Amino acid sequence: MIEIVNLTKHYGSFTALDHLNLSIEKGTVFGFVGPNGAGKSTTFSILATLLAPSEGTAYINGIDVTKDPKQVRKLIGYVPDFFGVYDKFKVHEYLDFYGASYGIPNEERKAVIPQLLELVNLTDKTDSYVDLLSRGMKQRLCLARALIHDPELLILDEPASGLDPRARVEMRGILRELKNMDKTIIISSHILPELSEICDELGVIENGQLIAHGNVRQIENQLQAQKVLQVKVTENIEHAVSFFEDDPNVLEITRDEQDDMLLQLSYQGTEEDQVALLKKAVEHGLAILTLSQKQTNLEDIFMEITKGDE
Ligand SMILES: Nc1ncnc2c1ncn2[C@@H]1O[C@H](COP(=O)(O)OP(=O)(O)OP(=O)(O)O)[C@@H](O)[C@H]1O
Repeated sequence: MIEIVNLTKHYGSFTALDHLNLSIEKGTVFGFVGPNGAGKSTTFSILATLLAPSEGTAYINGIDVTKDPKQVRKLIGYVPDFFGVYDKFKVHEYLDFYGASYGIPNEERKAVIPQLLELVNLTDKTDSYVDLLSRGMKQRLCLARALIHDPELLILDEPASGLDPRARVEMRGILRELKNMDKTIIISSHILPELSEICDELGVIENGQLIAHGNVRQIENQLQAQKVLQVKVTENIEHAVSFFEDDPNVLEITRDEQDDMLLQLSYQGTEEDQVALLKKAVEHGLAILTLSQKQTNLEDIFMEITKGDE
């Protein structure tokens, strides 16, 4: 559905996007996460055909965004991070205006607008003036606007920013419904855990480069240079300590303060190394009750990896 190839954007001498490559399959909910200034909005503006890249390009359903922007616009619905609404319109007039500018016939607009308002939970606001809506309602109205021509791909630049927790939960619910409608969605945020809940795949961008890509577990593995393994034995903890000390992937061993049969290992090996380690430990006669990877806080990893930027 989306193929980003060597996408580069210079603003004067500053490089905002640096040879970005990324493929996103149809039907995926893809989360783009990165700190301020990482290049998320620049990428989205190029995909939305509103900004020309300096080098490279992107294809949406095989159509080059730089060569055939009109065709691309039929396929996409774009909600920018800063959006304007025409204040003097009522909600249904606002959607009608956008529907007409997409060339949707009057009768069709009359049918589709109530459906969209229902989807974004704004049915009871149909006759309200747009400028009287709350920020969360305006966000949802912009989403409805972006859906008016039934696009296959939705590009949502920080749709949850500035929303209170309840509005965020509502927004997540709407995104789930859109996913069930088979839309491909790319969505950006500064907040990794928020995206990880709704996204099938994530890309982490920093300084215009993709530094990690995959599902949540893969991102954890890519961002985390070392993980913490917890090993619980039923006897002879000293034997376990000396065994793990000999493994080159074990960087540090800490004994748990409350449980004298529990060890924490700072570990830099791969999953395959981990399997081999467990097998070897059993062969060495260690009485291992459990060996598990300690749950890490995604937000902490993200903050650690991107801390140079703030
Ligand atoms: N028109 C412009 N002229 C010069 N520099 C720009 C322009 N637009 C963006 N930039 C710079 O390019 C970099 C990437 O900006 P971009 O808006 O793509 O980042 P972002 O990841 O969306 O950030 P945020 O999370 O703050 O929205 C930033 O350093 C920004 O200052």
